[in-house]
Amino acid sequence: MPHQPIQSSPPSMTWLLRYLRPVKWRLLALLLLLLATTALQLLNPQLIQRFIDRATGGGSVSSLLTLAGLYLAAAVFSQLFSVWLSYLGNDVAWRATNQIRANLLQHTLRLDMRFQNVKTPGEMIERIDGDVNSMSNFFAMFVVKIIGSFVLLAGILGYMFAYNWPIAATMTAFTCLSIGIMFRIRDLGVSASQSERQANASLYGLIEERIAGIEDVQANGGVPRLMNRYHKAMRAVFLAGRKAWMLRIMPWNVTVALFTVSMTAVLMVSVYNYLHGRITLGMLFLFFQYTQMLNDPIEQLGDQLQEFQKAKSGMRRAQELLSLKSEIEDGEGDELPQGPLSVSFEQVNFSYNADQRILHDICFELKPGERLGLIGRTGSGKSSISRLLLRLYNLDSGVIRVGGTDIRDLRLKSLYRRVGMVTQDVQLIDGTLRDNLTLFNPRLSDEEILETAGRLGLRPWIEALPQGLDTRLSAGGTSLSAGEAQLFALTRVFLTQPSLIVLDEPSSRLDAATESMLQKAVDQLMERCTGIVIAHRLATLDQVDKIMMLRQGRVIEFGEREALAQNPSSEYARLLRADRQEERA
Ligand SMILES: Nc1ncnc2c1ncn2[C@@H]1O[C@H](COP(=O)(O)OP(=O)(O)OP(=O)(O)O)[C@@H](O)[C@H]1O
Repeated sequence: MPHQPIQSSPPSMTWLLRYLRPVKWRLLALLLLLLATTALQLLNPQLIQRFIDRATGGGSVSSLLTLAGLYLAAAVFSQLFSVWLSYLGNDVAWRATNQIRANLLQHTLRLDMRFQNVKTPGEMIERIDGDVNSMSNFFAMFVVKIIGSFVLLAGILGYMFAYNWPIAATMTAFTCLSIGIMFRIRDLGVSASQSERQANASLYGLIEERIAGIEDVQANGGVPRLMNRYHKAMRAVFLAGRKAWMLRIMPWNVTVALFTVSMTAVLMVSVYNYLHGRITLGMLFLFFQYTQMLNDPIEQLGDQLQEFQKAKSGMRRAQELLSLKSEIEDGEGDELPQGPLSVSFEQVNFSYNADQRILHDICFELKPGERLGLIGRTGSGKSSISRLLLRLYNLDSGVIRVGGTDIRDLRLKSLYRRVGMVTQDVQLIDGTLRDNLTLFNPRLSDEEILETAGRLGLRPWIEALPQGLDTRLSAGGTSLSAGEAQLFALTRVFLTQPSLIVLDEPSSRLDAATESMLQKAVDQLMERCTGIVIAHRLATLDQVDKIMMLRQGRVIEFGEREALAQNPSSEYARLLRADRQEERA
């Protein structure tokens, strides 16, 4: 089972540290800044304490003014440091998590088609970006808030112990109890948060899927049913979100209750001490202020625990995704003969799902430069053959050789460099026409692009666009007609100069002019390579050397086109006769 996560253990910290290593100097700067900010936070109440004591004890105005000035300066610096801290925290978080995002995307792009077939793009967006965002939010404030909170707590309690141990002991008991309880129940919301993220991912998957198929949905009056499914998915998000939120909020509620009790206790002890002349009014203020300040770091720890739970479920899902292994293992061979490549299928059996075999014992051979026309009814397995040739799936059994080498022994990169495929669905990428044609290959010059487009008859179309190759195309392919899209796809493949090409012809009818232009383009393309044409119209097979006919995943006829056409008992000749009759009718 290739798609079961290899591990479902808790996210390992070493995994995380790997991403933090490149930002270690920034982290150090963050820590130093944090210490300075905390020192200022601790200093401020002490300045006020001295101010109160001097004011009540008849101190000079100039000394009071000096204290007020110091207080102001400390407050200003404290604010400046906070802004800087926040900036650095976010900077560190984005740097660290961007790498995770990139790794997730790269890994996902390498996973095999069996994985891709069951995942909607919307779900993958949520997994690659949404989950990592939860980590980023956590990272951004983790160092600042968690470490900062601990430093502040230590500073406050240390100072208190130096002055009044009964109050310090009360505060320490409260702090330890709060933190202890929080840590005990911190994982309460992790699996609920994970379900919440999954519900979100499904919702995005649903929205994406429906938007992608909007034409069909509208034309078939499917909007109300779609909205019904959407409401159901939203309900699942709401229920999962509410549960996760309630569980995540628990640690915070506990600390609020504990804080109220401890605040009362500290105030009572402090006022008692003041009334008995053991501490000054300034000290009373200081204790009160420090107790209040104690709440902030503890509350922040609680908040961060919530973020931590979200981040942990994000980390778990990210690690799960990264631990999936593609069923397609890369080979090691790089060597393929120059020029057109031979192809051979030797007893190839294949199924998408274990319970249904799609291709049975497929055997055929093409010499370098030969062209094969692949025909058969819809669902007979024609496209599956092309997918196997490009190693989008593994075979159940048998061998496929390209240029005499078993494709399993070849590096995927080497295979894709030499084998091109034009599918019926042309995918456009959000970018310029040039980017779309070259797929961001900077080595291809505009001359080359235009020359190739010219040979395929696409040049007039490009030149009619006001911005030519710089025209921006929108992703999805809605800005091209079916014929243009095919010419476009051919140009794209032509530019890679393949040695073997698989062409899945558009099944929809194109107008006669576009069709003859396409035909010329295909003939040109095939001149310098071996070709397999998956044909939906016999007319497009006039130039092929061989014909292979499939029925329910089996080869029922394979041979020279001329010979098959002249053999009246062949299936191909029968189809040709039927085609001519249809045309005459
Ligand atoms: N990703 C998939 N998962 C499961 N079954 C699939 C998948 N793709 C295709 N099939 C099934 O495999 C069989 C062969 O499909 P294939 O796309 O190869 O047929 P085809 O001859 O190319 O059809 P068409 O002419 O309509 O393009 C069909 O029964 C189809 O339902």
